Amino acid sequence: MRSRYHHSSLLAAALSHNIKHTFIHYLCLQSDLIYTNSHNGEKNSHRRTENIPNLLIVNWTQNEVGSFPPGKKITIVFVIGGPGSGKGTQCSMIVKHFGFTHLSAGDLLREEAKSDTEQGMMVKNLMHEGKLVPSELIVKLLLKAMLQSGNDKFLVDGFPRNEENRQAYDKIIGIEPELVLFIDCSKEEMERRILNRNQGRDDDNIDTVRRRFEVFQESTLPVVQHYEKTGKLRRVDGAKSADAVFEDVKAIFVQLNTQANQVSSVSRAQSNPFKRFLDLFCGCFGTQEATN
Ligand SMILES: Nc1ncnc2c1ncn2[C@@H]1O[C@H](COP(=O)(O)OP(=O)(O)O)[C@@H](O)[C@H]1O
Ligand SMILES: O=c1ccn([C@@H]2O[C@H](COP(=O)(O)OP(=O)(O)O)[C@@H](O)[C@H]2O)c(=O)[nH]1
Repeated sequence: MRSRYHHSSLLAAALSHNIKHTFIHYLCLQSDLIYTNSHNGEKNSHRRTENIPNLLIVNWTQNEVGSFPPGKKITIVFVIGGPGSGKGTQCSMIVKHFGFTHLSAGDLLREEAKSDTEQGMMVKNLMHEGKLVPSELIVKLLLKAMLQSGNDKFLVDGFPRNEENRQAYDKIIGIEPELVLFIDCSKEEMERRILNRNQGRDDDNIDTVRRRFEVFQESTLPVVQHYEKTGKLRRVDGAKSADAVFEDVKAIFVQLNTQANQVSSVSRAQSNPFKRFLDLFCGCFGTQEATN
């Protein structure tokens, strides 16, 4: 068991390292396990005691994860909804019609939970309790999966789950989502679906489901409200049949495609020197529309 002193010195070491090329984040703990990953690769986890501050330091070098090539257009859509609202079901249908790569935050974490490491154990415990994992961990997993896919269009399913997730995403990935699809469904219907889902999920039991509903209510709904304010939110009624929900979802993605095509034809035209010259020339004579 490490002392408070150990964590203070780790914090000091991490801060001095930050000046060069390391992300350092302080995360509020959501379980009894404290997890530290120091910059020299040492990994430790500790049971929380009164001696250990309620802080978690996760320390990653940029090289460990990588980044998108500068200037590459990346399209990101977040898909949010309560547990069992139909996020995964709709994402599979979107993938078939619109060529996105589907990244399920929950699936990435379930993979992580299988690994026989302290990090895997931490993820497994948190998911079993229906709690959220540290933000930087899930953002890092998402970025890694995005880079590995080679695609430039991503559906991020089940993320962000709270304000801290959203801020960590902004800090680490920083690509504004094109839109945020919110699948709205009643608690009773979601509960019914989860308890009939039969995917052998460790967290699909009534106690964990109730805890997940609380997390959704307390932490995820404020994120929904945030995107409503920014005009990015697209709400669909998730209580209908899966096909009927997809009709509404499809309309949203058709509109997104149309907007993207318009933007790319404008930028193609702007990068054409002859067209620019013609626009300028016609503009001088008040015949701007002639070239459109
Ligand atoms: N619109 C729907 N109507 C009825 N059942 C649905 C609908 N959408 C999904 N389901 C079923 O409900 C369960 C939960 O759906 P899922 O897509 O896994 O939800 P989430 O990814 O939001 O947890 C699955 O068994 C799925 O087949
Ligand atoms: O960004 C995320 C996404 C998921 N989870 C964890 O993964 C579990 C399952 O999430 P998933 O999206 O697979 O299922 P849902 O609860 O939406 O059915 C959640 O309860 C959390 O413990 C998390 O911590 N952060």
